[in-house]
Amino acid sequence: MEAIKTKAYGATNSIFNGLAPMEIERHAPQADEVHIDILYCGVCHSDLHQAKNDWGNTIYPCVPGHEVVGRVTDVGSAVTKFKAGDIVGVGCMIDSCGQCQPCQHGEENYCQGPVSWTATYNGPMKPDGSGTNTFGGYSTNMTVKESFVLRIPDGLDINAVAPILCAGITTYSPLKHWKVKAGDQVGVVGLGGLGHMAVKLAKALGANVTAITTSKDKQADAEAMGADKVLFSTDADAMKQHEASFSFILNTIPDKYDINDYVNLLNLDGAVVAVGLLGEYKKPLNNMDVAKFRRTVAGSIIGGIAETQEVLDFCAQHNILPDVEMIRMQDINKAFDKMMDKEVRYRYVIDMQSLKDAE
Ligand SMILES: NC(=O)c1ccc[n+]([C@@H]2O[C@H](COP(=O)([O-])OP(=O)(O)OC[C@H]3O[C@@H](n4cnc5c(N)ncnc54)[C@H](O)[C@@H]3O)[C@@H](O)[C@H]2O)c1
Ligand SMILES: [Zn+2]
Repeated sequence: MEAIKTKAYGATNSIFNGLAPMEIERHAPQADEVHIDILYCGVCHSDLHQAKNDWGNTIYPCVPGHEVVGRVTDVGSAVTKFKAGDIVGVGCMIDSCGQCQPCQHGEENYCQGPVSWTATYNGPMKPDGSGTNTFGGYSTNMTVKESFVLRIPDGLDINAVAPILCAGITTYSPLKHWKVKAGDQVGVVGLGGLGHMAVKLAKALGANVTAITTSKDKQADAEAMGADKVLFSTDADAMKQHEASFSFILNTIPDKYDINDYVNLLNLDGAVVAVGLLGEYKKPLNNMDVAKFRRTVAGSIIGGIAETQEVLDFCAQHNILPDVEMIRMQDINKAFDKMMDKEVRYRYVIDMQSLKDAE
């Protein structure tokens, strides 16, 4: 298979000193694959975690990027859903076993095959574990199986749509799974890429939304996104007043925190679902508080392909777009620094033309 030499940005080792330009190889589309010229790629906090090896599983070189928007340039002979010129998206997955029960039911994100789903970056190339590494959207083009490619609805601005492919689906999926509906009291903790999408999506589902944040200066932004209320988690009295008042809380905090603070905010049968931190909480969970009101403490990982298409269509229908700041590929390390300093308002998106134009 002829290699397509491709410009990319990636991390070369675990001594994280930022991403640097590199060259990777892509291939021309096979029968069931689509070749995509990448136009934009969102910057997810997971990109930073993975590049820095926060989860201890990074394969180097690591080219992040799983909020990819691009234009189809070529399709394999068996492709039926897409043609050259189409604007498409690629999210966090590019393959899964297709055989297990979750895959058969459109929940590829919970694939129980030998290596679970194949991540868009840092994944083995094939669901059986063969291949070495996958490279993400911080690059100028990629080749993806058509069944993992999303259609971008006409009504959505292609400059801003990319974050729906991870931040959007990751927050939409638990809101749907826990059946959030009109009138529900919903809390969203952490107002970054995921959190700001959660506020918009929960609001569109009719919930009464409280943004729970440590940043005093985000109040006006949260209200503009549709939050009915803003609760500062640094204010112990306000937290106390909100005890047992939410039916659903989505927690997007990326670092270690005390889960018990949020369990106590839940009413009878309420659920707190973590999509942020994937690891141990700062303090052990106090099950007395969980049992007291039959509360649930849960987690959730991205969403299936059909549901990713659903959230894109939902956003088009409800005029929801992420709040984005466009950057050049060359500015990624500054963007990572700002993300670490909690300065993101609310998602960086890389204009890939900057990489195509680079010498
Ligand atoms: N479960 C999944 O499928 C999934 C998918 C994507 C991302 N993630 C993870 O979700 C997390 C968030 O990602 P993101 O891209 O939204 O990051 P982000 O940096 O854009 O946003 C995180 C926000 O949390 C805020 N924050 C930090 N500590 C806080 C605290 N103690 N209380 C309240 N707010 C606090 C920050 O100010 C920031 O606004 C990351 O850990 C990422 O890896 C998980
Ligand atoms: Zn992500």
